[in-house]
Amino acid sequence: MSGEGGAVRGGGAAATVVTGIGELVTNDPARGDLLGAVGDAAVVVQDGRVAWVGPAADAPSADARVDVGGRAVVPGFVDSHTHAVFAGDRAAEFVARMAGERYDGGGIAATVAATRAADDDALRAGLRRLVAEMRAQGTTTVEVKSGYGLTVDGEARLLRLAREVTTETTFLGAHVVPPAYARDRGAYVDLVAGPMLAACAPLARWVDVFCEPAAPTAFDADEARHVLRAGIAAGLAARVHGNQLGPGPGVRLAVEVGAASVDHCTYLDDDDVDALGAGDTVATLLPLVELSTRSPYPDARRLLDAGVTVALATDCNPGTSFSTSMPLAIALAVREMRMTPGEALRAATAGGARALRRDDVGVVVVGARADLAVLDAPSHVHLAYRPGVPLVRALDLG
Ligand SMILES: N=CN[C@@H](CCC(=O)O)C(=O)O
Ligand SMILES: [Zn+2]
Repeated sequence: MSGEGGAVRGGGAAATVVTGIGELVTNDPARGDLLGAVGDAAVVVQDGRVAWVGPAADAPSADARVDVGGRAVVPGFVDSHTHAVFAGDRAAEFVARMAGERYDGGGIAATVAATRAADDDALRAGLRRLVAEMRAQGTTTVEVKSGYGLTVDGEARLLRLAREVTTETTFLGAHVVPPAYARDRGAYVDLVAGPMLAACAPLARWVDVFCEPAAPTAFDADEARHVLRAGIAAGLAARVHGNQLGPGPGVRLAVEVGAASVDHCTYLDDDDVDALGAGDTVATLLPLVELSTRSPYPDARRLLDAGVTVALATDCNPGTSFSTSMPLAIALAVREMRMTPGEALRAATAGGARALRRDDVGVVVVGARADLAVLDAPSHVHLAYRPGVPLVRALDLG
Protein backbone atom coordinates (compact mmCIF):
# COMPACT_ATOMS: atom_id res chain seq x y z
CA MET A 1 0.00 0.00 0.00
CA SER A 2 1.54 3.31 -0.96
CA GLY A 3 0.59 6.72 0.26
CA GLU A 4 -1.74 7.81 -2.54
CA GLY A 5 -5.00 9.55 -1.71
CA GLY A 6 -4.79 11.10 1.76
CA ALA A 7 -1.04 10.99 2.15
CA VAL A 8 2.20 12.33 0.72
CA ARG A 9 4.48 9.96 -1.11
CA GLY A 10 7.59 10.88 -3.06
CA GLY A 11 8.37 9.16 -6.36
CA GLY A 12 11.20 8.99 -8.90
CA ALA A 13 14.74 10.12 -8.19
CA ALA A 14 13.91 13.85 -8.03
CA ALA A 15 13.90 15.33 -4.53
CA THR A 16 10.93 17.31 -3.22
CA VAL A 17 11.06 19.48 -0.12
CA VAL A 18 7.79 19.62 1.82
CA THR A 19 7.92 22.84 3.78
CA GLY A 20 5.61 25.14 5.76
CA ILE A 21 4.92 22.31 8.23
CA GLY A 22 3.54 23.95 11.37
CA GLU A 23 4.04 20.80 13.45
CA LEU A 24 5.89 17.72 12.25
CA VAL A 25 5.46 14.52 14.26
CA THR A 26 8.48 12.27 13.66
CA ASN A 27 8.23 9.70 16.50
CA ASP A 28 12.02 9.93 16.51
CA PRO A 29 13.22 9.16 20.06
CA ALA A 30 16.42 11.09 19.37
CA ARG A 31 14.36 14.29 19.33
CA GLY A 32 13.39 13.95 22.97
CA ASP A 33 9.66 14.20 23.55
CA LEU A 34 7.05 11.46 23.05
CA LEU A 35 6.26 12.45 19.45
CA GLY A 36 9.66 13.82 18.41
CA ALA A 37 7.81 16.94 17.27
CA VAL A 38 9.48 19.68 15.23
CA GLY A 39 7.87 23.11 14.78
CA ASP A 40 8.14 25.06 11.51
CA ALA A 41 9.64 22.00 9.84
CA ALA A 42 10.51 20.61 6.44
CA VAL A 43 10.98 17.10 5.05
CA VAL A 44 12.85 16.17 1.89
CA VAL A 45 11.46 13.18 0.03
CA GLN A 46 13.40 11.30 -2.60
CA ASP A 47 12.58 8.05 -4.31
CA GLY A 48 9.77 7.31 -1.89
CA ARG A 49 12.00 7.68 1.18
CA VAL A 50 12.69 10.42 3.70
CA ALA A 51 16.01 12.03 2.75
CA TRP A 52 16.15 14.89 5.27
CA VAL A 53 14.12 16.13 8.30
CA GLY A 54 14.54 19.32 10.31
CA PRO A 55 13.68 22.99 10.79
CA ALA A 56 12.48 24.61 7.54
CA ALA A 57 15.12 27.31 7.88
CA ASP A 58 17.84 24.67 7.49
CA ALA A 59 16.25 22.67 4.67
CA PRO A 60 18.47 21.83 1.71
CA SER A 61 17.39 22.80 -1.76
CA ALA A 62 15.50 20.27 -3.81
CA ASP A 63 14.16 19.82 -7.33
CA ALA A 64 10.64 20.76 -6.25
CA ARG A 65 8.97 22.48 -3.31
CA VAL A 66 5.54 21.94 -1.76
CA ASP A 67 4.30 24.31 0.94
CA VAL A 68 1.63 22.89 3.28
CA GLY A 69 0.76 26.30 4.70
CA GLY A 70 1.37 25.73 8.41
CA ARG A 71 -0.53 22.43 8.61
CA ALA A 72 0.52 19.53 10.81
CA VAL A 73 2.20 16.52 9.20
CA VAL A 74 2.22 13.14 10.93
CA PRO A 75 3.49 9.68 9.95
CA GLY A 76 0.93 7.78 7.87
CA PHE A 77 -1.19 5.56 10.12
CA VAL A 78 -0.23 1.89 10.52
CA ASP A 79 -3.43 -0.16 10.75
CA SER A 80 -2.00 -3.41 12.10
CA HIS A 81 -5.27 -5.36 12.46
CA THR A 82 -7.94 -5.76 9.77
CA HIS A 83 -10.11 -8.48 8.27
CA ALA A 84 -10.69 -6.47 5.09
CA VAL A 85 -11.24 -9.31 2.63
CA PHE A 86 -14.79 -10.64 2.96
CA ALA A 87 -18.24 -10.57 1.40
CA GLY A 88 -21.66 -9.93 2.90
CA ASP A 89 -23.22 -7.55 5.35
CA ARG A 90 -24.14 -7.96 9.02
CA ALA A 91 -26.05 -4.75 9.59
CA ALA A 92 -28.94 -6.69 11.16
CA GLU A 93 -26.54 -8.19 13.72
CA PHE A 94 -25.34 -4.68 14.53
CA VAL A 95 -28.91 -3.48 15.03
CA ALA A 96 -29.59 -6.40 17.37
CA ARG A 97 -26.48 -5.58 19.38
CA MET A 98 -27.47 -1.97 19.72
CA ALA A 99 -30.77 -3.30 21.10
CA GLY A 100 -28.89 -5.25 23.77
CA GLU A 101 -27.68 -8.54 22.27
CA ARG A 102 -24.14 -9.64 23.15
CA TYR A 103 -21.40 -10.32 20.60
CA ASP A 104 -20.08 -13.90 20.89
CA GLY A 105 -18.43 -14.47 17.50
CA GLY A 106 -21.40 -16.45 16.21
CA GLY A 107 -21.89 -14.06 13.28
CA ILE A 108 -18.53 -15.02 11.80
CA ALA A 109 -20.23 -18.06 10.23
CA ALA A 110 -22.50 -15.77 8.18
CA THR A 111 -19.49 -13.96 6.73
CA VAL A 112 -17.78 -17.29 6.01
CA ALA A 113 -20.83 -18.41 4.01
CA ALA A 114 -21.04 -15.13 2.06
CA THR A 115 -17.30 -15.09 1.40
CA ARG A 116 -17.24 -18.67 0.14
CA ALA A 117 -20.10 -17.82 -2.25
CA ALA A 118 -18.37 -14.71 -3.66
CA ASP A 119 -16.05 -14.84 -6.67
CA ASP A 120 -12.56 -13.34 -6.66
CA ASP A 121 -13.61 -10.20 -8.48
CA ALA A 122 -16.30 -9.40 -5.92
CA LEU A 123 -13.89 -9.97 -3.02
CA ARG A 124 -11.20 -7.92 -4.75
CA ALA A 125 -13.60 -5.03 -5.36
CA GLY A 126 -14.70 -4.99 -1.71
CA LEU A 127 -11.11 -5.10 -0.48
CA ARG A 128 -10.00 -2.32 -2.81
CA ARG A 129 -12.90 -0.14 -1.75
CA LEU A 130 -11.92 -0.51 1.90
CA VAL A 131 -8.24 0.15 1.16
CA ALA A 132 -9.22 3.31 -0.72
CA GLU A 133 -11.20 4.45 2.32
CA MET A 134 -8.17 3.78 4.53
CA ARG A 135 -5.83 5.75 2.27
CA ALA A 136 -8.19 8.71 2.19
CA GLN A 137 -8.04 8.78 5.99
CA GLY A 138 -4.26 8.69 6.21
CA THR A 139 -3.49 4.98 6.53
CA THR A 140 -0.36 4.07 4.60
CA THR A 141 0.38 0.58 5.97
CA VAL A 142 -2.28 -2.08 6.50
CA GLU A 143 -2.32 -5.66 7.72
CA VAL A 144 -5.03 -7.97 6.29
CA LYS A 145 -6.07 -11.35 7.73
CA SER A 146 -7.71 -14.38 6.18
CA GLY A 147 -10.25 -16.17 8.40
CA TYR A 148 -13.48 -16.18 6.40
CA GLY A 149 -12.57 -19.15 4.17
CA LEU A 150 -11.79 -21.87 6.76
CA THR A 151 -10.89 -24.46 4.12
CA VAL A 152 -7.46 -25.08 2.63
CA ASP A 153 -8.37 -23.45 -0.69
CA GLY A 154 -10.61 -20.79 0.87
CA GLU A 155 -7.94 -19.48 3.24
CA ALA A 156 -5.25 -19.53 0.53
CA ARG A 157 -7.59 -17.62 -1.80
CA LEU A 158 -8.14 -14.84 0.75
CA LEU A 159 -4.42 -14.51 1.39
CA ARG A 160 -3.69 -14.34 -2.35
CA LEU A 161 -6.17 -11.47 -2.64
CA ALA A 162 -4.80 -9.74 0.47
CA ARG A 163 -1.30 -9.88 -1.00
CA GLU A 164 -2.49 -7.75 -3.89
CA VAL A 165 -2.74 -4.80 -1.48
CA THR A 166 -0.15 -5.46 1.26
CA THR A 167 2.84 -7.53 2.29
CA GLU A 168 1.41 -7.72 5.85
CA THR A 169 -0.81 -10.78 5.42
CA THR A 170 -1.95 -12.99 8.29
CA PHE A 171 -3.14 -16.60 8.21
CA LEU A 172 -6.19 -16.87 10.50
CA GLY A 173 -7.49 -20.36 9.73
CA ALA A 174 -8.04 -20.61 13.51
CA HIS A 175 -10.70 -17.90 13.51
CA VAL A 176 -13.58 -20.18 14.48
CA VAL A 177 -14.31 -23.91 14.28
CA PRO A 178 -16.68 -24.36 11.29
CA PRO A 179 -20.03 -26.01 12.16
CA ALA A 180 -19.09 -29.14 10.17
CA TYR A 181 -16.33 -29.80 12.74
CA ALA A 182 -18.39 -29.01 15.85
CA ARG A 183 -18.25 -32.62 17.04
CA ASP A 184 -14.56 -33.02 16.30
CA ARG A 185 -12.73 -29.78 17.05
CA GLY A 186 -9.42 -31.65 17.16
CA ALA A 187 -9.79 -32.59 13.50
CA TYR A 188 -10.20 -28.94 12.57
CA VAL A 189 -7.20 -27.86 14.66
CA ASP A 190 -5.14 -30.56 12.93
CA LEU A 191 -6.36 -29.36 9.52
CA VAL A 192 -5.37 -25.76 10.35
CA ALA A 193 -1.96 -26.72 11.73
CA GLY A 194 -1.35 -29.21 8.90
CA PRO A 195 -2.54 -28.92 5.29
CA MET A 196 -4.11 -25.46 5.66
CA LEU A 197 -0.93 -24.00 7.12
CA ALA A 198 1.16 -25.69 4.42
CA ALA A 199 -0.95 -24.04 1.71
CA CYS A 200 -1.08 -20.65 3.44
CA ALA A 201 2.41 -20.18 4.89
CA PRO A 202 3.93 -19.14 1.54
CA LEU A 203 1.25 -16.45 1.25
CA ALA A 204 1.50 -15.01 4.76
CA ARG A 205 3.93 -13.27 7.07
CA TRP A 206 1.91 -13.91 10.24
CA VAL A 207 -0.11 -16.63 11.97
CA ASP A 208 -2.98 -15.58 14.24
CA VAL A 209 -5.53 -17.41 16.45
CA PHE A 210 -8.80 -16.28 18.05
CA CYS A 211 -8.09 -17.56 21.59
CA GLU A 212 -11.24 -17.01 23.60
CA PRO A 213 -12.72 -19.55 26.01
CA ALA A 214 -15.76 -17.27 26.34
CA ALA A 215 -16.67 -17.93 22.69
CA PRO A 216 -17.60 -21.57 22.15
CA THR A 217 -16.44 -21.65 18.54
CA ALA A 218 -13.06 -19.97 19.17
CA PHE A 219 -9.94 -21.75 20.46
CA ASP A 220 -8.74 -22.58 23.98
CA ALA A 221 -5.12 -22.19 25.09
CA ASP A 222 -3.99 -25.69 24.07
CA GLU A 223 -5.62 -25.51 20.66
CA ALA A 224 -4.26 -22.01 20.06
CA ARG A 225 -0.76 -22.96 21.22
CA HIS A 226 -0.73 -25.92 18.81
CA VAL A 227 -1.62 -23.71 15.83
CA LEU A 228 0.75 -20.89 16.79
CA ARG A 229 3.69 -23.24 17.34
CA ALA A 230 3.03 -24.95 14.00
CA GLY A 231 2.89 -21.55 12.30
CA ILE A 232 6.15 -20.46 13.90
CA ALA A 233 7.80 -23.75 12.84
CA ALA A 234 6.61 -23.00 9.29
CA GLY A 235 8.41 -19.65 9.36
CA LEU A 236 5.54 -17.34 10.29
CA ALA A 237 5.58 -14.87 13.17
CA ALA A 238 2.77 -14.97 15.71
CA ARG A 239 0.00 -12.62 16.74
CA VAL A 240 -3.09 -13.43 18.83
CA HIS A 241 -6.70 -12.29 19.26
CA GLY A 242 -7.05 -12.45 23.04
CA ASN A 243 -9.15 -11.36 26.00
CA GLN A 244 -11.84 -9.74 23.83
CA LEU A 245 -14.98 -11.28 25.33
CA GLY A 246 -13.80 -12.03 28.84
CA PRO A 247 -10.75 -12.92 30.90
CA GLY A 248 -8.73 -15.72 29.34
CA PRO A 249 -5.35 -17.16 28.46
CA GLY A 250 -4.79 -15.24 25.20
CA VAL A 251 -2.48 -12.55 26.54
CA ARG A 252 -0.23 -14.90 28.48
CA LEU A 253 -0.11 -17.35 25.57
CA ALA A 254 0.93 -14.51 23.25
CA VAL A 255 3.78 -13.55 25.57
CA GLU A 256 4.74 -17.23 26.01
CA VAL A 257 5.17 -17.81 22.26
CA GLY A 258 6.83 -14.44 21.66
CA ALA A 259 3.96 -13.02 19.61
CA ALA A 260 4.57 -9.58 18.16
CA SER A 261 1.13 -8.46 19.33
CA VAL A 262 -1.93 -9.51 21.28
CA ASP A 263 -5.01 -7.74 20.07
CA HIS A 264 -8.19 -6.59 21.85
CA CYS A 265 -7.00 -6.88 25.52
CA THR A 266 -10.43 -5.75 26.69
CA TYR A 267 -10.46 -7.89 29.87
CA LEU A 268 -7.07 -8.01 31.60
CA ASP A 269 -6.10 -9.12 35.09
CA ASP A 270 -2.96 -8.11 36.96
CA ASP A 271 -1.02 -11.17 35.74
CA ASP A 272 -1.80 -10.25 32.12
CA VAL A 273 -0.54 -6.70 32.61
CA ASP A 274 2.57 -7.95 34.41
CA ALA A 275 3.30 -10.44 31.62
CA LEU A 276 2.97 -7.74 28.97
CA GLY A 277 5.12 -5.36 31.01
CA ALA A 278 7.88 -7.94 31.32
CA GLY A 279 7.72 -9.11 27.70
CA ASP A 280 8.07 -7.67 24.22
CA THR A 281 4.52 -8.27 22.98
CA VAL A 282 2.59 -5.17 21.92
CA ALA A 283 -0.96 -4.70 23.25
CA THR A 284 -3.04 -3.67 20.25
CA LEU A 285 -6.25 -1.97 21.31
CA LEU A 286 -9.27 -1.78 18.99
CA PRO A 287 -11.70 0.82 20.36
CA LEU A 288 -13.94 0.74 17.28
CA VAL A 289 -14.84 -2.82 18.37
CA GLU A 290 -16.00 -1.62 21.78
CA LEU A 291 -17.93 1.17 20.05
CA SER A 292 -19.63 -1.26 17.66
CA THR A 293 -20.33 -4.00 20.19
CA ARG A 294 -21.31 -1.72 23.06
CA SER A 295 -18.58 -3.25 25.24
CA PRO A 296 -16.39 -1.76 27.94
CA TYR A 297 -13.24 -0.11 26.60
CA PRO A 298 -9.83 -1.55 27.50
CA ASP A 299 -7.83 0.31 30.11
CA ALA A 300 -5.02 1.79 28.04
CA ARG A 301 -3.81 3.92 30.93
CA ARG A 302 -3.08 0.85 33.04
CA LEU A 303 -1.04 -0.69 30.20
CA LEU A 304 0.91 2.48 29.48
CA ASP A 305 1.66 3.00 33.15
CA ALA A 306 3.03 -0.57 33.27
CA GLY A 307 5.43 0.22 30.42
CA VAL A 308 3.59 -1.81 27.79
CA THR A 309 3.86 -0.74 24.14
CA VAL A 310 0.32 0.03 22.95
CA ALA A 311 -0.90 0.10 19.36
CA LEU A 312 -4.24 1.24 17.97
CA ALA A 313 -5.89 -0.37 14.95
CA THR A 314 -9.33 -0.46 13.33
CA ASP A 315 -10.03 -4.23 13.23
CA CYS A 316 -12.06 -3.43 10.09
CA ASN A 317 -14.45 -6.38 9.65
CA PRO A 318 -18.18 -6.80 8.96
CA GLY A 319 -19.04 -8.02 12.47
CA THR A 320 -17.41 -6.06 15.25
CA SER A 321 -16.03 -2.96 13.52
CA PHE A 322 -17.13 -1.99 10.02
CA SER A 323 -14.90 1.06 10.03
CA THR A 324 -11.64 1.98 8.30
CA SER A 325 -11.04 5.13 10.33
CA MET A 326 -7.79 5.39 12.26
CA PRO A 327 -8.62 9.02 13.16
CA LEU A 328 -11.83 7.84 14.82
CA ALA A 329 -9.91 5.11 16.67
CA ILE A 330 -7.56 7.85 17.95
CA ALA A 331 -10.47 10.02 19.08
CA LEU A 332 -12.08 7.11 20.95
CA ALA A 333 -8.79 6.16 22.59
CA VAL A 334 -8.50 9.68 23.96
CA ARG A 335 -12.13 10.05 25.02
CA GLU A 336 -12.79 6.54 26.29
CA MET A 337 -9.44 4.97 27.12
CA ARG A 338 -7.66 7.79 28.94
CA MET A 339 -4.84 8.16 26.41
CA THR A 340 -3.46 11.61 25.71
CA PRO A 341 -3.76 12.79 22.08
CA GLY A 342 0.00 12.29 21.74
CA GLU A 343 -0.10 8.76 23.15
CA ALA A 344 -2.98 7.85 20.87
CA LEU A 345 -1.24 9.20 17.76
CA ARG A 346 1.96 7.41 18.68
CA ALA A 347 0.02 4.15 19.18
CA ALA A 348 -1.61 4.56 15.75
CA THR A 349 1.75 5.07 14.03
CA ALA A 350 4.92 3.88 15.80
CA GLY A 351 2.86 1.48 17.98
CA GLY A 352 1.33 -0.18 14.91
CA ALA A 353 4.75 -0.37 13.31
CA ARG A 354 6.09 -2.13 16.42
CA ALA A 355 3.13 -4.52 16.34
CA LEU A 356 4.22 -5.43 12.80
CA ARG A 357 7.91 -5.43 13.75
CA ARG A 358 8.60 -2.71 11.18
CA ASP A 359 11.03 0.17 11.60
CA ASP A 360 10.56 1.75 8.16
CA VAL A 361 7.02 3.00 8.80
CA GLY A 362 5.31 4.91 11.62
CA VAL A 363 8.26 7.29 11.87
CA VAL A 364 9.60 10.25 9.89
CA VAL A 365 13.34 9.67 9.98
CA VAL A 366 15.96 9.55 7.25
CA GLY A 367 15.64 6.28 5.33
CA ALA A 368 12.05 5.55 6.38
CA ARG A 369 9.29 5.30 3.80
CA ALA A 370 7.98 8.76 2.96
CA ASP A 371 4.50 7.86 4.19
CA LEU A 372 3.22 11.18 5.50
CA ALA A 373 -0.29 12.35 6.32
CA VAL A 374 -0.99 16.07 6.07
CA LEU A 375 -3.71 17.27 8.45
CA ASP A 376 -5.96 20.19 7.69
CA ALA A 377 -5.19 21.39 11.21
CA PRO A 378 -2.38 23.14 13.07
CA SER A 379 -1.60 20.20 15.38
CA HIS A 380 -2.10 16.48 15.84
CA VAL A 381 -4.42 17.20 18.79
CA HIS A 382 -7.18 17.99 16.28
CA LEU A 383 -7.39 14.27 15.39
CA ALA A 384 -9.13 13.78 18.75
CA TYR A 385 -10.47 17.30 19.18
CA ARG A 386 -12.46 17.16 15.91
CA PRO A 387 -13.87 13.60 15.90
CA GLY A 388 -15.50 12.44 12.69
CA VAL A 389 -14.13 15.34 10.64
CA PRO A 390 -12.04 14.36 7.58
CA LEU A 391 -8.79 16.19 8.33
CA VAL A 392 -6.33 14.28 6.13
CA ARG A 393 -5.44 16.19 2.97
CA ALA A 394 -4.03 14.80 -0.23
CA LEU A 395 -0.79 16.38 -1.41
CA ASP A 396 0.46 15.99 -4.96
CA LEU A 397 4.24 15.59 -5.07
CA GLY A 398 4.17 15.29 -8.86
N1 LIG B 1 -12.86 -11.64 17.28
C1 LIG B 1 -12.68 -12.21 16.25
N2 LIG B 1 -12.59 -11.67 15.03
C2 LIG B 1 -13.06 -10.37 14.67
C3 LIG B 1 -14.52 -10.34 14.45
C4 LIG B 1 -14.87 -11.07 13.23
C5 LIG B 1 -16.33 -11.07 12.94
O1 LIG B 1 -17.18 -10.93 13.82
O2 LIG B 1 -16.60 -11.26 11.73
C6 LIG B 1 -12.60 -9.34 15.68
O3 LIG B 1 -11.40 -9.15 15.73
O4 LIG B 1 -13.39 -8.71 16.38
ZN1 LIG C 1 -9.78 -9.14 14.54
